[in-house]
Amino acid sequence: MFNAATYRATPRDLALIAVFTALTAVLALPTVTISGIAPITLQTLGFMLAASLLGFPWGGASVALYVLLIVVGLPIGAGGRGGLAVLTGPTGGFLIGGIVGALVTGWLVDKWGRTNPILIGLANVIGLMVIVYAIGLPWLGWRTGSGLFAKLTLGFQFVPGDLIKVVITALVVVTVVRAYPAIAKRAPGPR
Ligand SMILES: O=C(O)CCCC[C@@H]1SC[C@@H]2NC(=O)N[C@@H]21
Repeated sequence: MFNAATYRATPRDLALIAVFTALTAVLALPTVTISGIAPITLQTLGFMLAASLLGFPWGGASVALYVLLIVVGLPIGAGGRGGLAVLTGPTGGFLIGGIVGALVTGWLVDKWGRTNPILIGLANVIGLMVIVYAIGLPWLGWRTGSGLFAKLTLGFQFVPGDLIKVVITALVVVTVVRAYPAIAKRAPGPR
């Protein structure tokens, strides 16, 4: 059963949340735009690593902090953009999807463990590809007035890169957790 006390953040949790927010900010800077408005970016690799290593709910908290910092004006969105317009603009749905997706991926990884790269990969495909696209692409269509075909075409261009990020995440998580098993562990019992 859900017990809120189990999810009270310790200073260590807060430090890890901040570290992964900073990592995501750096990863988001280089972008490639093939066509359309949404760029190909390593921002999602930051989301995947945060969700998979920090688990539920701290991975989602790290992505939420990242989005909050963009909204208040830090130029850390994909390609170095910042401000409320990033969230309300065409790519804002990918950011909201990233928060929801990171919560789901973190929950799945906590449940399935961090030793099997296939399961880690599957958790990331579900949370940080399927959910991110499911929120981001209709949002993009809504904000740009583009039709279903345009949205699907745009969505397909992200799939190869996002799958590569999933593989990198799975390998990094297995390696990091083997070297530093405490990263995803919480002190037992309510805090
Ligand atoms: O403007 C932003 O900061 C958000 C950019 C979102 C880009 C999306 S996330 C999912 C998909 N994969 C990518 O590499 N780019 C898009």
